[in-house]
Amino acid sequence: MTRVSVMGAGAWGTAFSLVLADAGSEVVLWARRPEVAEGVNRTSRNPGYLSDVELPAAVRATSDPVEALDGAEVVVLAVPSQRLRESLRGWRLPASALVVSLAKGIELGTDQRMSQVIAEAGAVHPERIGIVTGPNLAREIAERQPAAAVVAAAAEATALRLQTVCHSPTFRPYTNGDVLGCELAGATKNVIALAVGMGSGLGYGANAMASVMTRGLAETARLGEAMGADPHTFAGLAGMGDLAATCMSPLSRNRTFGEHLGRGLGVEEATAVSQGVAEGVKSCESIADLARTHGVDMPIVTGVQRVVNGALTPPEALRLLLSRAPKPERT
Ligand SMILES: NC(=O)C1=CN([C@@H]2O[C@H](COP(=O)(O)OP(=O)(O)OC[C@H]3O[C@@H](n4cnc5c(N)ncnc54)[C@H](O)[C@@H]3O)[C@@H](O)[C@H]2O)C=CC1
Ligand SMILES: O=C(CO)COP(=O)(O)O
Repeated sequence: MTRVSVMGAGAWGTAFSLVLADAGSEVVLWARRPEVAEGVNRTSRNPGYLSDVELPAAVRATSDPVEALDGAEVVVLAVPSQRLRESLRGWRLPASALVVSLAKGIELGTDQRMSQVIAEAGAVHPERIGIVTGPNLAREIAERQPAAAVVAAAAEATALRLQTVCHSPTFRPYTNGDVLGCELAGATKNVIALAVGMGSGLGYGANAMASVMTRGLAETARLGEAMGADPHTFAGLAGMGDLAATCMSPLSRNRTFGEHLGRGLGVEEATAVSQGVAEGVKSCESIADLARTHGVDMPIVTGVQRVVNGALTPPEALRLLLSRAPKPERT
């Protein structure tokens, strides 16, 4: 039985703990708040997130990171992207453990992907690092609705080991060696989901949604190719798959946040009425910066960034997108 630590007891850390336990691992879930850890141990439910979901007996919790990490063969990092570096600085990861990120974001200020933050701040060799991504809305996963996912790692042995560790009767992970492409796709789809949400908040329907999704994927793939990713990644589960789930589901925090903006709320007001982290609100800045650095045109990401910064309203951003010079679809 593999001993896995899940560091972060939010929606996805909680749901993924259930997957890992269903796949046969012994899971220790680290929660920042002692009352959350105590609640999990006493009631087999996380009082803070998905509180109606009963967790398997193989999941126990602690608020002590040393205890959580003690003896872990696999460490799953489930804190928001912008909090990963400071979290890693406070933790001592077991020397030989595989380290997996669940976060979908790009770090502000450094423009680093989560695997890069783990290597740097956690002093973990890239061969021991993996990520899990794909169309995995936490609520559906916790209800054991079927889903596929991607386990990406530079080292094939790491990807295969992690695939086994999270392959449950309802969760089907595929391996992928393109860590860069998978991470970029996961982070950028959150920004595209904000744009789709804005369109929905403005009252637009399926045509607008499909147009933003498709053109959003085109600009994501453009950035990926400029950075050296495999173009096929963007048509797969980490790309198209996750984009579709996030943009179409009312469960998505990013899409919902965008809807609030589209209905006229400001970023602070939208944050106040939102539950859980909408990673795209921060990552739009770092992804726009990556696009500038690599000389790639990303009009949707840039439009979202300008709305988030308060430079444009959603209708103004839309007008700018529609009034761009006409061009062939494939450029
Ligand atoms: N919820 C979902 O459906 C999915 C989420 N993700 C990604 O997983 C990551 C985590 O998301 P969720 O668990 O959904 O977020 P959440 O908002 O539900 O929970 C975030 C967790 O991080 C903790 N946290 C917040 N600030 C922290 C800090 N400074 N230090 C340590 N811990 C801190 C919170 O206490 C909470 O346990 C995000 O990058 C998200 O994009 C990926 C796939 C699915
Ligand atoms: O990444 C997700 C689904 O795969 C979750 O999306 P949200 O963070 O927008 O809820």
